[in-house]
Amino acid sequence: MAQNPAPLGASSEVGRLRTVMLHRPGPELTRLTPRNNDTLLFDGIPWVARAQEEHDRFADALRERDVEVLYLTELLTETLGIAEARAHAVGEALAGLDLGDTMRGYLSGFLGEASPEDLTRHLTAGIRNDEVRGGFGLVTSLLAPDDFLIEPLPNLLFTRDSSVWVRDRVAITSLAMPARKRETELTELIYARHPRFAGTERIHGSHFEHVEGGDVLLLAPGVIAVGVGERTTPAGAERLARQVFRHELAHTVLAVPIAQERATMHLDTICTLVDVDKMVIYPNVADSLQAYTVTASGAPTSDPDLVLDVSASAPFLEAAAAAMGIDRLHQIETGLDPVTAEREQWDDGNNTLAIAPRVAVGYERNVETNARLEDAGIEVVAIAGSELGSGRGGPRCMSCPISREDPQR
Ligand SMILES: NC(=[NH2+])NCCC[C@H](N)C(=O)O
Repeated sequence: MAQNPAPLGASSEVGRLRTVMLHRPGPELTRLTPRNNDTLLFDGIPWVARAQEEHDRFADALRERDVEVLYLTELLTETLGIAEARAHAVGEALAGLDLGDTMRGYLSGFLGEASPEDLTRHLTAGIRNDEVRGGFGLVTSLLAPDDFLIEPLPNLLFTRDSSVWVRDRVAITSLAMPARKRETELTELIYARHPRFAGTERIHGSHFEHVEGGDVLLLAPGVIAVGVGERTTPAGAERLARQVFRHELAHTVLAVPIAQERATMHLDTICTLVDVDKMVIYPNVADSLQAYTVTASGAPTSDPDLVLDVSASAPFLEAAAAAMGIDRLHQIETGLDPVTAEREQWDDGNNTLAIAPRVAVGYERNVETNARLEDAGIEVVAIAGSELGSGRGGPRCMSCPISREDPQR
């Protein structure tokens, strides 16, 4: 368990990182096949052992810089040691499934008796029809042997998306793609029951309009950008805005429309902050990105009818600088030409994780982007990601900052 007394919460993308939650890829990745990888949101079939190695180096790089690394599955296993938490987890996992009463009855007993470690594995790697030892009946006969009774969660790797801290509160997000829905049941359970998070107030929730953490950028203390596109819906952005205003977690939210495409599924695939006033950004869209600035004059108030003021849309970088109270948000571009930029954007060149102002983790393969970051005075902590990247996510997607110091101006 943690010895680091760092206070929970984050107010920016770049303040010194103290504690982060990662998920070391595990047996859930062995479930990917060429038949299911699209539905499970992977673009290839990762070599699991190599992905684990790459991930271990990522975690080492963070620890070497004094970042405390928490693993999602360790937190989950510890949480599942609590009787009510495990009953809740089993109930939730079975509730949403189309299994029929025979199999549901069997699985409820089987999961209910599993050790916390085994239960974690079943909840994350899923259970295939040919893996059960009971509950046989019409459903098991009609399903194919390799059909899943409980679906695996290969995208747990991207801990960024299933929860996001805004100051001292954690937002439980609501994931848009069916393959990821169940992830937030696990993060919600961890934050609700694990002693490390006792007393933490939660906002949003898996049952609300879709908001994914990859779309939420803490541009500066009090200023949040929310991408709206394939994942986060306009209504999700509005609900998040209301909550952060109500609880005084921010004074401005910038809603940023992004193309509803795989390559730009989240705002953090397009841009991430590497300093208090510097952003690495995909040049092919940088100039056309717009933002609606949202504020609320009467906040904080518990009034559900809190009136949001929404500006006309304006160029994103300008609107961001204005909200952040800086002259200019400098842009560092991915690649030298549009094609290189497109290639490196696809490989998550823009998806960096800042460990401190001007120190950021990036995939080593994005040679041009990293060179430009270095030219701009950013230290790039380069990690291998040939296998990790097959799920379309970089260092930022693979990390959920739980504690960051406030950034120094
Ligand atoms: N914050 C991010 N950009 N996360 C990337 C998530 C990638 C994941 N395979 C998905 O499609 O959902």
